[in-house]
Amino acid sequence: FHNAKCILPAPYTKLSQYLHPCDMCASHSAIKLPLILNSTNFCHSQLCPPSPVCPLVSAGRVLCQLFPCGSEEVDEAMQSAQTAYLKWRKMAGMERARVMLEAARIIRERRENIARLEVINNGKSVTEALVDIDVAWQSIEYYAGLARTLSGQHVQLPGGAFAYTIREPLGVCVGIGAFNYPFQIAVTKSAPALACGNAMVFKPSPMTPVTAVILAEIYKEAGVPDGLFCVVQGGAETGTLLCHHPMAAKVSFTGSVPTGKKIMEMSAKGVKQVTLELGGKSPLIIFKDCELENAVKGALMANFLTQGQVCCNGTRVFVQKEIMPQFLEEVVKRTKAIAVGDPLLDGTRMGALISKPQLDKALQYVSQAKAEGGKVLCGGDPFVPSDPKLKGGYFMSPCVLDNCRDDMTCVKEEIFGPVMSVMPFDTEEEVIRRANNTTYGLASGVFTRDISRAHRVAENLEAGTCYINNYNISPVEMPFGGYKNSGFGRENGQVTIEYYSQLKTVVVEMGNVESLF
Ligand SMILES: NC(=O)c1ccc[n+]([C@@H]2O[C@H](COP(=O)([O-])OP(=O)(O)OC[C@H]3O[C@@H](n4cnc5c(N)ncnc54)[C@H](O)[C@@H]3O)[C@@H](O)[C@H]2O)c1
Repeated sequence: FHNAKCILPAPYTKLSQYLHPCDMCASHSAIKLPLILNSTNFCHSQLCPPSPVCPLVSAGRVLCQLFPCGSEEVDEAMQSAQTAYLKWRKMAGMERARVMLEAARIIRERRENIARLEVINNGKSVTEALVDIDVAWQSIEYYAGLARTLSGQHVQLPGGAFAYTIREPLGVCVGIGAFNYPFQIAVTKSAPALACGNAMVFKPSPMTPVTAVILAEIYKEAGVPDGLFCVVQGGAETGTLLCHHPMAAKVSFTGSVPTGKKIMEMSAKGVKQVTLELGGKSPLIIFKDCELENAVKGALMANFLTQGQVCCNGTRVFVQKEIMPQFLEEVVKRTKAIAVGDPLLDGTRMGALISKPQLDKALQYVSQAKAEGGKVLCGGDPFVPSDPKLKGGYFMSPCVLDNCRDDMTCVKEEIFGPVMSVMPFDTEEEVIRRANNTTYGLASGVFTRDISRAHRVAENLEAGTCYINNYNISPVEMPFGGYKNSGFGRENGQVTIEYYSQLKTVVVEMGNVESLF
């Protein structure tokens, strides 16, 4: 098993082939994946099927050792995707839509199972994982709808001549994903890619290798040509091989800013198109005229989903001075009440962070904040659930930091853990200047009852998204992406079609050629 080779492109192998009795948990069988592949560091190739009592979940154990895809496997995946692409691109949008709708239907039908696997894969609560899976099938449905409507333009020219445009696919697109929304990111990239007639080779994060494979199986079951959506496993080296591969027409990347810069550099060498969905340190501005209860709920949504590991989180919370005491009292009360623990239980609202290094990093930010003058109002410690089976897990109690200043490390840098930094402000002009004083520009939010102020603030914030009187809602119809170092290109919404297609102009002469020579 440990030496097994990765053969993910067609002919595709089913996960269920790898069901074996679980060594660690007597009560179920485990899935052993010979196809997932990172050498020693991370996780999960031996997974128990969904069960609320499985001791493997979030317990911080190395479940198995995995092997990264090398150049041979990457090339095999790219070739296989290219072959599939040549078939898929010839199908009419209506035909592609039919297959995609079937994939969406299968996901909807198996939402609970996929959500539970996502919990094991990632550590987030099952309540959140269910939302992720729902967003995923909605995304495929949405782009299936757009696949049916793809069309060009007709342009009249002098003398009866005319031109028309054809929206064509790019070819084989590479998708590289982050660990925080493993299934959803795989879908967010592949749904518009496939709708436009492309193929995709996708590399999930080595921390969360499993559910992208489930997606590949579902696409196959729905009827896409063999190899149209291939999954290769591995870390930076495998990602590098993908970005440099001559057959890659585009790279769509979700991850951190430092990696994003490398992806852009590698893609530039091959003049490949790039979409970069990168990190953030987004501001959430709460004015004194807000509906306070909604603002508090918004601040929690802006900070604690997926254990705080969300790119667009509003982690710099600016609160107008006059309401600071009430805001803090309420936000701390609710933060303390967040149920942390076994992510497979329905009542849990916060599961485990992705890894020990990620947990240590978040805790370190809290220590540094204290050293720099911040005050911990609650949380910020490792959390040990009462269930002995979960003892080794990477749990952390959600943290609210008061007394923060703009120059503190916890306010300037992306923590990617459950840490909210709160800062007071006086005026609108001041808070906009401070909110924009960052190299990031992914999202932002404002709570106020003043309608003019809300739109004025939205206009002046330098961010790809601004939420008014809510935070972190991401319907698939809504374009999403960054300003400044948070990246470029968009995902979701109609506009994404433009990032997965190219326009051909065909010019038709109806008369004689008027030659200058
Ligand atoms: N803007 C968005 O939509 C969005 C969404 C989710 C996460 N994120 C960001 O992602 C980051 C957290 O995710 P992460 O820790 O997985 O990010 P990361 O940059 O460490 O890794 C992301 C992916 O890139 C791969 N990779 C790493 N080095 C590479 C290289 N040299 N060449 C090619 N691929 C390489 C990784 O294996 C992984 O699949 C945060 O900064 C977060 O804000 C952004």
